Amino acid sequence: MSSPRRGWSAPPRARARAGTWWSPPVSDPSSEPVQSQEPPVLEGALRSAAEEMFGDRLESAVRFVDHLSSTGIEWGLLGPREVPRLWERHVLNCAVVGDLFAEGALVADVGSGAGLPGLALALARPDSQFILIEPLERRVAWLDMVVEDLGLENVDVVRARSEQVVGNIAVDIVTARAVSALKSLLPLTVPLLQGSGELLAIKGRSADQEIAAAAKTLKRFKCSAPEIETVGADLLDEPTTVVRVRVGAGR
Ligand SMILES: C[S@@+](CC[C@H](N)C(=O)[O-])C[C@H]1O[C@@H](n2cnc3c(N)ncnc32)[C@H](O)[C@@H]1O
Repeated sequence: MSSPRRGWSAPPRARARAGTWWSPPVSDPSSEPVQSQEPPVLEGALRSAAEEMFGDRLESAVRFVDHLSSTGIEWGLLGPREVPRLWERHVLNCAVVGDLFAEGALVADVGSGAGLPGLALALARPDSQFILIEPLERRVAWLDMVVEDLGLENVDVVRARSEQVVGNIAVDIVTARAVSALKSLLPLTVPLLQGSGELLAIKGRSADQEIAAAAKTLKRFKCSAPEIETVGADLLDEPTTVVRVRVGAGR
């Protein structure tokens, strides 16, 4: 895996517009006060998995989960019902995808939302560089706040739809979770590879059907036959399913 490509420079970080650290941007009319929740307790097998995943960044990962269960809920980025399963179904489930790319990768996470998988990966893989691409103002403000609070040096947040940054960003890996079905995800992600690299799309049980439905689009974008990878089986009760699509030299 190459290090960040020659000539690439980090895009300017989208700036948080929130006036404070504890309230959503006041301009957002849809903001409703929702109670934050106690973060889930990290113990037993999950704690061991988190220690293995995050090493000496475990404290920062705990702080990320604290944010998800407090400001993440208050700002409406995720539902309160997700809180009890934040570690297993969200943070660890995303972090294990870091097993699929080599050291020093430049990674774009399209549609990061509450930093999933982008921030979980940035914590698990400090050797690599991450660009989180997210169009919605409130989500970008929250991501900027969390990146700053965690002191993450390997993350840039860009407020844009991925289509708007094609030509400005060239990465080795694109990740995405819950953005759209593979057929419509390919046009949003493959152009960011600029001819060479891999899309790692976190998928559920629909992976096979999505691949079948995307056959023509895969051809149009000159992609390899997708592979379905399972990661985290040694750490998690429910491992993560990833659809891996290669283009260019990696095909
Ligand atoms: C359902 S959320 C998933 C968020 C996060 N990836 C997760 O798994 O929790 C989908 C996200 O994709 C973003 N999104 C939708 N279309 C996009 C596009 N064309 N480019 C970048 N992000 C997009 C939305 O703003 C939203 O934050």
